[in-house]
Amino acid sequence: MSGTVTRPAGEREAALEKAAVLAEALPWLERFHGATIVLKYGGNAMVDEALGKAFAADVMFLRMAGLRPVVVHGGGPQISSMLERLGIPGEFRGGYRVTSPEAMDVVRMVLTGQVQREVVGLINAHGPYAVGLSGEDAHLFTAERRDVLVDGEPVDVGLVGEVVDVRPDFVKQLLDDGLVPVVSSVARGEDGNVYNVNADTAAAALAVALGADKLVVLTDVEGLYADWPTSDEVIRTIAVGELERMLPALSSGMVPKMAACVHAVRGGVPRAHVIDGRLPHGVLLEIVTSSGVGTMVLPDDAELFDEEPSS
Ligand SMILES: Nc1ncnc2c1ncn2[C@@H]1O[C@H](COP(=O)(O)OP(=O)(O)O)[C@@H](O)[C@H]1O
Ligand SMILES: CC(=O)N[C@@H](CCC(=O)OP(=O)(O)O)C(=O)O
Repeated sequence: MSGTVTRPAGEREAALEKAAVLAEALPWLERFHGATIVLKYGGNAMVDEALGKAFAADVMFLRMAGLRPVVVHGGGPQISSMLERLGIPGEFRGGYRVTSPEAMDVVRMVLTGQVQREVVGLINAHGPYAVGLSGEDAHLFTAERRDVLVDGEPVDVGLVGEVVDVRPDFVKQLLDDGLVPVVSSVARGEDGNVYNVNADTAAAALAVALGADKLVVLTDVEGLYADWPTSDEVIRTIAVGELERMLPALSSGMVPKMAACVHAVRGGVPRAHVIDGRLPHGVLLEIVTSSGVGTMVLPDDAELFDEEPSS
């Protein structure tokens, strides 16, 4: 009996398109084989179940393709809703949560006990890979209390810390063992306090300490808007010096996000990206295709295409 079947033309075209996408990924996978990629998974990108699963699948794709993904997660909306349920007042100043000792207990509980467990669970649906860590573990992050600049004026935002020391050795060991670290942005202080660190800030500090090849920050907008909120024109690429000049004019959540990109690139990470976490498989699109998404921050002296694979 003959086994030949003629596929309808449309189906054949769709199959060829899929093959072309896979073939396009190859030079990028070769280019980034063994590369450490720090992914900041934001609380706003986490609220949709299907998107969460797509993110976890992307992380596993990178891991299976020989890259070394590290996830640093946020959880701002989840913290806000728990504070509200508990009747604890809270506000943001300059993009950072004003954190009282009472609120800090909730931040720690929600980030390490709830959100981190969810992210670990999503990845581990694919197998025994993800390991959850708090920034407090083995002195991963040490933070110091810092005021936040609002309209150029320092404002006390309570137990909000800036990372002053990172000990990434055990994160490297986990990566060497083929595991996927999932890190919560809580830090210890030398003064005995526990600090709330913005997750973008924590991701950048870890990317620098690991000598990462990329920092990819997922958020709930397409990227950095040139003139937010009046226009939705996205800045596709920006040199770090120009971004630094823009920082004082940025508002709300974009302040820590773009400051994190500046910190990462100034600290030697060759590329930092802010991408739309609402886009399913945005991480794959950014890393293994030529059609990067969102905003890319690069060193002042970098050529736009010097990251392109040669083949
Ligand atoms: N120039 C800008 N470009 C894009 N978004 C901006 C800009 N300025 C402020 N924003 C705001 O920053 C938000 C992202 O920050 P945030 O809510 O902290 O995100 P996440 O939870 O992903 O960390 C956007 O939803 C948008 O409302
Ligand atoms: C100091 C500070 O603002 N910390 C953040 C930590 C979580 C976070 O950054 O979450 P997203 O990435 O989802 O915004 C907060 O308390 O909301």
